Amino acid sequence: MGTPSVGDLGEFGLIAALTARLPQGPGVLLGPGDDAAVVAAPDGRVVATTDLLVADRHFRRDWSTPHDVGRKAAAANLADVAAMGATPTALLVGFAAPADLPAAWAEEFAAGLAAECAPVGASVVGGDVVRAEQLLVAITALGDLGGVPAVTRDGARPGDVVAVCGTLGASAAGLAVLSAGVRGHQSLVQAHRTPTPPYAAGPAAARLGVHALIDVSDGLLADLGHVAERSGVAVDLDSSAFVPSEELRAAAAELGASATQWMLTGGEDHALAGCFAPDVELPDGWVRVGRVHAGSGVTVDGSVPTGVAGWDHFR
Ligand SMILES: Nc1ncnc2c1ncn2[C@@H]1O[C@H](COP(=O)(O)OP(=O)(O)O)[C@@H](O)[C@H]1O
Ligand SMILES: Cc1ncc(C[n+]2csc(CCOP(=O)(O)OP(=O)(O)O)c2C)c(N)n1
Ligand SMILES: [Mg+2]
Ligand SMILES: [Mg+2]
Ligand SMILES: [Mg+2]
Repeated sequence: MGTPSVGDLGEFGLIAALTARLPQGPGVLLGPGDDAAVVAAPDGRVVATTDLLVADRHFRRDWSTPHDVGRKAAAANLADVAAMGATPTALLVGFAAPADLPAAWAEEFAAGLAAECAPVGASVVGGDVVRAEQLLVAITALGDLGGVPAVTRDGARPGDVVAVCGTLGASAAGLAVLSAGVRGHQSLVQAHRTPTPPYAAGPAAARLGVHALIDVSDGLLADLGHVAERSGVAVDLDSSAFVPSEELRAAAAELGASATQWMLTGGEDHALAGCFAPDVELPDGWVRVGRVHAGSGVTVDGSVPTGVAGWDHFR
């Protein structure tokens, strides 16, 4: 017999293989193995969010290792918790796979989840495994607000400063590099495989009273569009704030693409975008990119951008 598949392990063997690799922190009162987990909710409120990742839509097995996919699946969910101003506490992991998937793939995926969760102190407290034609990961993340109000998308006010913390455009550039099949640009490719959201910046901004927060999953223009719509305001971005890195410019030049466009419309970096009162000193790591005005929609230097604002699964 060669290397075992998840079918060889069986459902409970697979669960055991996964849970052996998953983190259990001090906030977990009862972990995987019963009908549900019990997680402490120190301030009486629980933030909850879910995002799915589907093979060939969110990742490709020939482009990313299972460890990368585990990290990215965790990151996409942990970033939504941070975008509420909360600290992630626990993840629940739905895992659907064909029976001939190597068991090692599932185990390395679990190790990737653990690697992304450990630094933020989040535990994996349960999940589900089923057989399916296509690999699919469905994660639910829970978070603790630590006594601050949740930071919603609807709190932006005219006069606010719009700022971003984290990377913009690197994931889109890495995806373009992989799609074109060109060599090099490894830091961009790695940014696509394993985004690095600034998790701690969410709760830190919440403690400073940030008016609105969102993580950039679909593209900055698209995601700030949600903030503008929900807040009943207009957002105007300052093009001079979008200075591409040398590596972003090099990839754009090689591929005949626009580095600025990647920064404005590329998703999956999970940077945080926030709207701060004008008198607040921006915390370290935040870069001012624009202003909130009365009105509606998102503009750049006062003009409505052409083309798509970001990713849409059904467009
Ligand atoms: N199938 C669904 N049922 C209920 N709510 C949903 C569903 N899909 C998305 N939503 C909600 O719609 C909002 C926008 O979803 P989405 O764009 O996926 O958010 P995000 O980009 O932050 O992950 C979220 O509050 C999400 O919970
Ligand atoms: C193979 C492959 N093709 C395309 C993409 C690009 N892509 C897929 S989903 C997505 C947007 C973010 O995913 P979504 O499920 O919309 O997350 P959410 O906004 O709900 O957090 C992007 C840019 C990719 N990651 N992998
Ligand atoms: Mg989502
Ligand atoms: Mg989000
Ligand atoms: Mg999301």
